Amino acid sequence: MEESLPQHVLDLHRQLNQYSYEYYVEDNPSVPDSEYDRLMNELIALEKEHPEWITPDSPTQRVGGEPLKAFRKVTHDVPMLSLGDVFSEEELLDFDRRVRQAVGDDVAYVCELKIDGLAISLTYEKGVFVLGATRGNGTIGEDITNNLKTVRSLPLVLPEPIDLEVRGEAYMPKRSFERLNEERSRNGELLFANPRNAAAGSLRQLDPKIAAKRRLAVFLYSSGRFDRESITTHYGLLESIRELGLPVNPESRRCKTMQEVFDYIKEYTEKRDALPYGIDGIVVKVDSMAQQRQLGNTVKSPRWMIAYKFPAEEVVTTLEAIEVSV
Ligand SMILES: CC(C)(C)c1nc(N2CCN(c3ncccn3)CC2)c2cc(C(N)=O)c(N)nc2n1
Repeated sequence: MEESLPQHVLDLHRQLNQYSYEYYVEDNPSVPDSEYDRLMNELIALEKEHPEWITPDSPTQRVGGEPLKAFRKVTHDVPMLSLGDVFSEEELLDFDRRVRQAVGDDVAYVCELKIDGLAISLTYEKGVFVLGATRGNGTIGEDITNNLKTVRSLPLVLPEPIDLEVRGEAYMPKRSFERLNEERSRNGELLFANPRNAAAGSLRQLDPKIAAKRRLAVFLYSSGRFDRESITTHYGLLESIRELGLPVNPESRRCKTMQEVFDYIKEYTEKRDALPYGIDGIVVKVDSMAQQRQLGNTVKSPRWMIAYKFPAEEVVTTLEAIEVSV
C-alpha cells in the first residue's frame, strides 16, 4: 500500500498509528488529543488535495463515514451457530462421553474464555477489511463495518492479500466501561448496567464518531470462509488468525483430558475478576477439525463444542440504559 506515497504522508501514517496505539491499546497517550487531531486534519487535507494518496490502511479510513440512517442487512453465507450451555462438571462429563462415543478416545479439546460481548463476523477481501456484521439471528445480521473500523486492534489491511471471513466477539474492556459510565454519570445520563450492554449500545450507534469514542475491542475465535487446507485443528486456526495480526485471546489452551479442562475452569474462575474484560464462562471445543466434522451440528449448535457458564453473580438490578441510535 505504501510504495507510492510521499515520505511526508508516510510519516503522518506512522505517527498517527503510533499515537493511536498508545491511546487505544496501551491506554497511555504520549501527546494530547489536540496534537493527534492536528496531524489527522493535516492528513485529511492532504488526501483531499491528492485523492490518489488515500489508501485503505490510511488512519483517515478508520473514523470515516457520515452517520447512517439505518444499518443495512447482511446475510451470513455460513450461518453463525449458537452455543449449547452447561452449568456443571457432570454435564461436561456427559459432553465428553458423547464426543468419545462418536469419535473414539483419541480426542483433545481447546478451552477458551467465553468473552461477554457480541458475536460479529469480519470479511477481508484481498487482505482489505470490507465488511463487519453482527451475528443477528445467525443468518441475517447488520452491517456495522464503519463502527468496527474504529476498533484500533482490528487491522484495516492484512499482511497478505487473502480472502477471509473470521468470527469473534466484540466487547468493551472493563476500564472503558468504567470511564464511559463516569462520563454518563457526570452528564446525568442513564448508566449502562454492564460492559456487554455498553458494547451492544456502542455497536448500534449510527454515528461512527460516537462508536470510536467507546474504545471497543475484539477477540476472534473462528472462521467462516478460510480455505487453508493446512489447518487441521482449531488451535491451529487460532494461531493462523493471530499470525495475520488479528486479535486472538491469549488465554486459550489445548487440553488433553477433562481433568485439564476442569483445572482450566478452576484457574479462570479464580482469575475472572482480575481480567481486563468480562467473561461469563468457558467454551470447550474439540480440537480436531476432522472430528468436528464427524460430530457435525444439531439444528442450532455444534455437537463438538459446549459452553460452561459460571454461576450467575448476585447483581442488584439497576435501571439499564438501552441506547438507541438517534
Ligand atoms: C463458532 C463457534 C460456534 C464455534 C463459536 N460460537 C460462539 N458463539 C456462538 C453463539 N453466540 C450467540 N450469540 C448470541 C445469541 C446466540 N448465540 C455467541 C458466540 C463463540 C463464542 C465465544 C465467546 N463468547 O468467547 C467463543 N470463545 N467461541 C465461540 N465459538
